[in-house]
Amino acid sequence: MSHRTRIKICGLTRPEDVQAAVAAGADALGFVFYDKSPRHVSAAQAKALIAQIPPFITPVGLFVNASAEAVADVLATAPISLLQFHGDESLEQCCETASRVRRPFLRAVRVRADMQSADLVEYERQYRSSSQWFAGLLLDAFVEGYGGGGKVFDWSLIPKEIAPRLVLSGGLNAQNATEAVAQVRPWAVDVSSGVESGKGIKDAARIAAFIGAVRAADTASSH
Ligand SMILES: O=C(O)c1ccccc1NCC(=O)[C@H](O)[C@H](O)COP(=O)(O)O
Repeated sequence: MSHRTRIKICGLTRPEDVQAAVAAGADALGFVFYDKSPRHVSAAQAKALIAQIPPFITPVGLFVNASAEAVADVLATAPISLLQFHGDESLEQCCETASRVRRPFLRAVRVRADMQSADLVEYERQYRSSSQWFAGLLLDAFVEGYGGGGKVFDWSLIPKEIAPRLVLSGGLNAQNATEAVAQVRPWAVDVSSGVESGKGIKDAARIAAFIGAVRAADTASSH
């Protein structure tokens, strides 16, 4: 049975970019509620952008070290379906916030050079056993500014046993996506910089090319 790698396009700030991502076949769209990011949107801006999203495409809210109250405030305005914690949040903070707002969450892991495969297996086990709201790990490169850095990390670190449940992120683009999917076989991939013409400005052709590259890997693996 062939696997369709899910695709998240992150850091959307403009209506035309939401439309381009939806038209190209994205499965999830990420909205950054971290005010130091050049891709930051307010809850009201996200609400207007999300209003354009048809059913069965997941709006993801991205937070960095936000309090549970701040997350609840955003969700009181913007209809976010899935949380993504991308800062230094503890396991307890992630679980408490997700439980309070009653939303599933992705735990972003910024992969450091000294990290071992076994660390990722244990990390996933801890989160999965701690909360019914845990939806999975998103593996990203360790960059200044927490994320959106356009940097890849060493994919060979990713344990095969958890790859089918992971979101692979960090420096992906149309040129490396086919290789990334073929090597890692993740549940999903996530991209921000690699489909932009400028910070927060998505490029429709790059989005389509990225999704085409992921689909090429899916097709190759089904033969
Ligand atoms: O996108 C940002 O600006 C950002 C800022 C702070 C924390 C996380 C951020 N993005 C999170 C994402 O999920 C990005 O898609 C992920 O870091 C990959 O980014 P890129 O390497 O640019 O594809």
